[in-house]
Amino acid sequence: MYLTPEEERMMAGESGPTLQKAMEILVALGDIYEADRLIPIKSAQIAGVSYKTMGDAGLEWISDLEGKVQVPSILNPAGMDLERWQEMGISAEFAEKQQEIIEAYRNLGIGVQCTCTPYYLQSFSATYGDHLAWSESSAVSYANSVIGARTNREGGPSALCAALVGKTANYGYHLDENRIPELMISVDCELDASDYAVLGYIAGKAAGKRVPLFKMRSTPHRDQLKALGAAMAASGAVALYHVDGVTPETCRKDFEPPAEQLTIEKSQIDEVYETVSGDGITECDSAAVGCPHCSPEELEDVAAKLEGKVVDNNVWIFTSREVAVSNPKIVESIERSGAKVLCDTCMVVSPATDKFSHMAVNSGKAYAYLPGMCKVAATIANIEKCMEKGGGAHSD
Ligand SMILES: C[C@@](O)(CCOP(=O)(O)O)CC(=O)O
Ligand code: SF4
Repeated sequence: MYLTPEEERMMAGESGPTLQKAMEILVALGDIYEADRLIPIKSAQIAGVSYKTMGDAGLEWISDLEGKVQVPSILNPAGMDLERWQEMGISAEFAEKQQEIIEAYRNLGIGVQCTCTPYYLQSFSATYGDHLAWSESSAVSYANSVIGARTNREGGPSALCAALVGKTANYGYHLDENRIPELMISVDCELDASDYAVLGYIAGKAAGKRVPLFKMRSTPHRDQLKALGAAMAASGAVALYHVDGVTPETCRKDFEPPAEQLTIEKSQIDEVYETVSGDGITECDSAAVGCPHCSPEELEDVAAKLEGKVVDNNVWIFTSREVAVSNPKIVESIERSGAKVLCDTCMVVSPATDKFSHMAVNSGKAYAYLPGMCKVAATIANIEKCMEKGGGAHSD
């Protein structure tokens, strides 16, 4: 891979050991994937934040780094709401370690917004054609597919290295030839709400790591595209998809229809709604919404569904701190029911979820991950049913 003289000097350690290590990692990845050079990035989104997934080894690694990130960079969800962790039942020992991780990242100049939906933040925009180094798989899918920006699914460490250098290796989804659809998926019914999450769960399994092109009867809006992409990245490894006439690259380019085609039918979607993932012998004892983190519109929808209701079980609604702080009335309205709006974390990366046995979710991604990552069974349903089945919501 070609390196500029300045990059060569960094590699040789002239800018200190952290940048030397960061360059070594970027160049090693570039060599594996046959990148021609490094390219500048607009921003980084860095996974590897929850102490639950990082452990002491991860904490030690980031604590040893020095210097400052070169581009706007933010974090993925942590293992707890950084302010209301006690209400989640998080131990003081975990909270202390989690704060140490956050401080280590802060010292590197990384913004302490812990969210997988950085594209909802006012100060963190990404636009069509931007090169990025994002790591959370649903954020990667959204950036590539819905925004039309370009990022590989970076690992936490490689996103951090890219942030420190301000560049990433030019391979994978940064290149036009890897953005061409490889599989056509026709959807044989009208879809609404959580149907897109279920569709993603089914389509991800079929697509694996290929780039699907959807033909749909209904027109998904941005939050439905988010749910679709998140699920496909979890049940499969889809980092980029297109929806004919909806996502930006299909409107700007003339893609050849892929030779391989499949159809997804209503009956397949209904089957997922009826199937518990994991060992779901018990009734639902909790509900969670916000995987990926809720947009303001999704919070409003939850508030409308809980209007005049109270919940008997734990109901957790996850969003970024910025979205929660900018929408205090909606948050207040949700919390009047007894549900909690939690920030900086989620049901998958927080150890607080482990105390439940069966969670109702509206997310195909949470449905796929809860049994494996939290040993919690999951039922997937629309928000209203999640509130009733999982949250025990009833009239006030
Ligand atoms: C659960 C997930 O959404 C985020 C967890 O990653 P981490 O704890 O930030 O390394 C994984 C992913 O799909 O990127
Ligand atoms: S809310 Fe979902 S998409 Fe976001 S970090 Fe957690 S598991 Fe990933």
